[in-house]
Amino acid sequence: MIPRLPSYPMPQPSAFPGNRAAWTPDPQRAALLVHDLQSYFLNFYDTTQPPIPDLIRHVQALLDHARRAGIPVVYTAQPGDQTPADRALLTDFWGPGLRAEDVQTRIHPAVAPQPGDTVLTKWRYSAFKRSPLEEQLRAWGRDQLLICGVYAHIGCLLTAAEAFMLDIQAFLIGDALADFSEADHLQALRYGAARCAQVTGTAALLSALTPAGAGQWTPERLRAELARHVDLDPAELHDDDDLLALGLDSIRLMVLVDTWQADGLPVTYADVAAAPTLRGLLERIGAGAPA
Ligand SMILES: C=C(O[C@H]1C=CC=C(C(=O)O)[C@@H]1O)C(=O)O
Repeated sequence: MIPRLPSYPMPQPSAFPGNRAAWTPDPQRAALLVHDLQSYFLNFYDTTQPPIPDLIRHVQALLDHARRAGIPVVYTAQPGDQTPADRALLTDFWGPGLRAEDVQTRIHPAVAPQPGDTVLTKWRYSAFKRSPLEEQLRAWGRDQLLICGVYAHIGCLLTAAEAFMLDIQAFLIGDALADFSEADHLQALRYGAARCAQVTGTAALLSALTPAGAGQWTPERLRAELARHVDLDPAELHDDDDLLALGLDSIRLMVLVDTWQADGLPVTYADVAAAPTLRGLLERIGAGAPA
């Protein structure tokens, strides 16, 4: 069975191993894989403690960006009540596995699939086993797989290894993974970087996936993006409206700040929390007064 999993600090990009390959993430070639982020697997952690809050926040930023950039989003989710025949040797290591109850099999609500995403049933450590994942990537013309989720040294790493053997460039997003321990997490990154994958961090990946110039956060673009997240038409969002009072929640704000930082904007969550208005944000990033 899976043990209770300890809290440990999310590994930072500064601690990532050096990569042997020099692959460049390409928004036209990549697909994002959200690996087994089901409540069953997350509930072995205290999800309020590191690394889980960072995991969720980074996966949200990756999902946000992928969906806006037209990068296919693929989830894997293991089925509940697997028969002994289907589960086979997994039973010898992990017992009967998930029950067929939504509270276990559901993908964590904070990173839930949305219309247009693909959800694949997961039968073995590798997401490619007994799954149409390879065929789907070929059909999409995608030969890069960006991997986030749990557990780093098990399914995430072995999916990366099988991608490698299928001539698909695998990217392990080191601060958008979680594992049984910090040691297991770092060992997975070391093995991946040395043998089959490219290890990267969320901010660097988002920046690499953002075409030059697309990061131009003009006042108009900022107004439109903020209005979208508070369900307003851009024209209805006034420069001094309190965005938090309008319903922009803190998690969404963190995701937006991650995106703005990945685009090179000099803004922090604390900046925005201190002045949660369009005017305050524009002044912070030096874009002058709102249009
Ligand atoms: C989340 C994963 O599920 C595997 C690991 C532990 C328990 C499992 C199980 O109960 O079936 C899975 O085989 C993974 O592949 O990283």
